[in-house]
Amino acid sequence: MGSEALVHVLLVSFPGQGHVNPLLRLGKRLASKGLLVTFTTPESIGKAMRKASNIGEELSPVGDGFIRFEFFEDGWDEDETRRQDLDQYLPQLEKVGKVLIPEMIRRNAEQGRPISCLINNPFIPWVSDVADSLGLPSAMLWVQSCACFTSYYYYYHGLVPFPSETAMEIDVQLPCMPLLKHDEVPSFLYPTTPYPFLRRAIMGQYKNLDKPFCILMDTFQELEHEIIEYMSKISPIKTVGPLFKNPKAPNATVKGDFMKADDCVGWLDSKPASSIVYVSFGSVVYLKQDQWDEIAYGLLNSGVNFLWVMKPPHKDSGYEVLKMPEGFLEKAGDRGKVVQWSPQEQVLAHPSVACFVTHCGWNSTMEALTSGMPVVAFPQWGDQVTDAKYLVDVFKVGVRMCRGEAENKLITRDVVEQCLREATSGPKAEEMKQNAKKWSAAAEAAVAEGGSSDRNIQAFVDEVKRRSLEVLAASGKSTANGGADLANKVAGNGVAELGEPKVNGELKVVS
Ligand SMILES: O=c1ccn([C@@H]2O[C@H](COP(=O)(O)OP(=O)(O)O)[C@@H](O)[C@H]2O)c(=O)[nH]1
Ligand SMILES: O=C(/C=C/c1ccccc1)O[C@@H]1O[C@H](CO)[C@@H](O)[C@H](O)[C@H]1O
Repeated sequence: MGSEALVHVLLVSFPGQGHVNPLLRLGKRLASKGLLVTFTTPESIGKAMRKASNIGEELSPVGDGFIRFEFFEDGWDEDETRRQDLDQYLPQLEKVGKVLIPEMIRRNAEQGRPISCLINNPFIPWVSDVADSLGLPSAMLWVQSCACFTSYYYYYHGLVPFPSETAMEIDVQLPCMPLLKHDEVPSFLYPTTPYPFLRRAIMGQYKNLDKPFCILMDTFQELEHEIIEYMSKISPIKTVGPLFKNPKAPNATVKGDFMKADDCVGWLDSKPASSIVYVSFGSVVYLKQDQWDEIAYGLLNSGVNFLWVMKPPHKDSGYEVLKMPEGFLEKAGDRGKVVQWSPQEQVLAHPSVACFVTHCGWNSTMEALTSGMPVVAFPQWGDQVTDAKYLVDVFKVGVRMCRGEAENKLITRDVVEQCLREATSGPKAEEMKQNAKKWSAAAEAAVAEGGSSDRNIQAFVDEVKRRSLEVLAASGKSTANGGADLANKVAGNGVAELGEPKVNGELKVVS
């Protein structure tokens, strides 16, 4: 039995796997440094997380602190199909979240766990408005590279010309960055993007950029040294990555997968060292059937072993279910394994895996670099096209297989085969492996005790603790009833009425 008063932070996540993973990893890092962390996202995803990742009601101890989950309803029926349309879903989340997050904050205060800070990821910039309205400090976790952060920053402030309807193919030069060709700029900024609602969401975050007192970034100083130094003079950036690597709390302890991973480690174990190509396009990208077929034949013709993630589309996505070409699985035999979802962390760390064919989402990019894994870059949209540029030309750990969805070009089986051969054997493969190993060592050092990211996390935790005292002092209350005071403030916002405080600021933990 133990009893402690811990500073409490609330993490609010956009309901996407590529957003939940880094925010939850941040949560574990903060908990390991002695904070109480509550993680929230809509219940529709909470349901999937509970089922796939054994998330329960209880507090999970992580290092010196704890993490817990509390989900919120998004106001739509369970089977509502509009969740798949972000143009409609993002405004719905904002409308509901602006009411339910303050209620959650009030409830926690009433229960003796006053919240001292809110942290969100991009796409839900209204979280900093909620924090502001309650007089609470907030921070934002940027879940992409600093290079992408800079691109959006320069676009938002109109500091340099970007591709536009009248000049579609202009290249973009930003300070401390390589020249980005027109199709290497984050593609949500193209005038022709099919995802204008995501550009709007990200621009909403930039409009609110003066609200968070800190912008945490899932990257590390040694990886994007110059641009981080440059942008740190403009924005309150703190690099805390790779969040994927947590020396104090291995990822297996608390996970946020939406789907249970298929068992494939035994199969990986059965194969020779560096003989397998791992293929995954993340949680959102969905390829067309003809492209899928070309990749399948490229894998077959290259003679490599392969583990391929074939995630089924969401039933309301409108995507047709992809099929493997006729006879493909028989021809591949035990050379290949197809799964619906993989334990990617374990796969990338496995000695049998030689390279990763990836869509270059930022999480996959950081996970590959941190695991010392060379890549074949198959970007589609958003930050992926910029990440591919960096993986190939700057970090020098990758072979480029395509330039992105906007190119609208079928990548043939011959190109696939050629890229796989280049990435798995010969001098280029060896050079990429050596470079990847260097990044992996640098990543380990950044998160190790006293490393650049570890120091930044510690400084952030210290600042949250300092500000939590300020929040309580500003309310004129002692820590003992500060929670109830915050609850009254939420009620004062017109969200809910509150009776007499029943609790003190002490958190009781059963261990
Ligand atoms: O089979 C899979 C595919 C992906 N992931 C994880 O899902 C996240 C995907 O994020 P990313 O930014 O790479 O791409 P997104 O899915 O957001 O496009 C990463 O943390 C991966 O490790 C996984 O665990 N198993
Ligand atoms: O999660 C998303 C985007 C989801 C989406 C896009 C279009 C229509 C519906 C849903 O983006 C991923 O986020 C990662 C972190 O920002 C990023 O690195 C990946 O490239 C994105 O795929």
